[in-house]
Amino acid sequence: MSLLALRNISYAYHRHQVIDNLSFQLAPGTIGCLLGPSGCGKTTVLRCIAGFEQVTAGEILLDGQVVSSPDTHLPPERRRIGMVFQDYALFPHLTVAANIGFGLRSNPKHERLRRVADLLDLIGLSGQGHKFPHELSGGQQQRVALARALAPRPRLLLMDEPFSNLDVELRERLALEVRGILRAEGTTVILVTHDQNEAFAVADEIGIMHQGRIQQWDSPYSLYHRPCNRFVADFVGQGVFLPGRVLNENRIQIELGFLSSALIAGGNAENALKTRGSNVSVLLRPDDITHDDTSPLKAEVIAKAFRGAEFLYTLKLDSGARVLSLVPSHHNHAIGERIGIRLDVDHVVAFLNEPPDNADISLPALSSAD
Ligand SMILES: Nc1ncnc2c1ncn2[C@@H]1O[C@H](COP(=O)(O)OP(=O)(O)OP(=O)(O)O)[C@@H](O)[C@H]1O
Repeated sequence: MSLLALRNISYAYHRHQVIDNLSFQLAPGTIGCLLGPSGCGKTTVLRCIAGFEQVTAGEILLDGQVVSSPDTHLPPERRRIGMVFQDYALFPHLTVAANIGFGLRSNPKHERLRRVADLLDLIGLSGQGHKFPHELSGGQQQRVALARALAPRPRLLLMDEPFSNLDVELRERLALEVRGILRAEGTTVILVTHDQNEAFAVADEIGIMHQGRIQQWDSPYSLYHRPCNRFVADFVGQGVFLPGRVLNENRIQIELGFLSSALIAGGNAENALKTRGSNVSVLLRPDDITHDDTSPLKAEVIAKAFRGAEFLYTLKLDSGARVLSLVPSHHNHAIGERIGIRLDVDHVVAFLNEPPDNADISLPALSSAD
């Protein structure tokens, strides 16, 4: 049975519909994430789960019990849900140990002390329980906030943008550490973020949200490699769409040549992929295009971003269409240079040909030999 289930919930602030018929469920011990652009309703979903808002339609179940529906509302303090926010919200006048033990005040002292010591150990702050929050770094404070939320063993932990006050480098490291801590505790979690690196580092399952709806609930790998629609394809990872024409169920022609890898239908493209001659949009990721000095296929470098180990090149094809390519950074080419490229595609995701957002490319007419 799922620990948390949201069934067709909706929510409106006054008349402004913010959550629209949204559903997902989470198995015990799973780290789930709501990922989406600012204003898509992520925090509102958390507030409904926590019990700060009552859904206007649908229901929320915890351990099989309805905790929220238009006619049921279990108050937040009776839901056994823990929370971690971006601003740590530690008590400044209490020591680290007292902060962590705050939710355990009614427990016997020896139990409380043991749990606090175990959590200090888990967050890598053993022996530092006597310090005050201002004596800790931002990352350490956030780990203390996490330990404080975990101390009473909540059945569900909600984390709202927990790393957004930290600098980028620390954010990635802490995200991985937090995943380790949550795993060690076996906690079921919903994380909310608009940062996909954070989502990928922490979550087992991610729901991509847009305009109050979940577009796709899936593993990070599937979201990247098998996006269900163009919004998800655009939002997760980088990539471009190139016009393509279907030759048969295993072959698509694009400006760069023929793609004969596994074809995956994005959105409603299934029929189009079965119909010879239909026009589609093919998703190409930066890792689908490799640099090869010996390739006869050339493209012009029009932008480059240094990533340390790699350059992310933006390349202009002869038609004017742009593609992205990740290239090891010892291949340092200048803007304006024409470099050799090769397709290195393991599978192809194709969508129905909505208004093409790359250059208008006319592909050569099909011949019976294609
Ligand atoms: N108390 C409120 N009263 C009225 N409208 C609100 C209120 N809180 C949020 N909204 C609106 O609801 C929508 C969703 O807000 P929400 O905070 O859930 O989005 P979010 O995805 O968490 O955004 P962000 O990533 O920027 O925090 C937004 O259009 C916002 O303006």
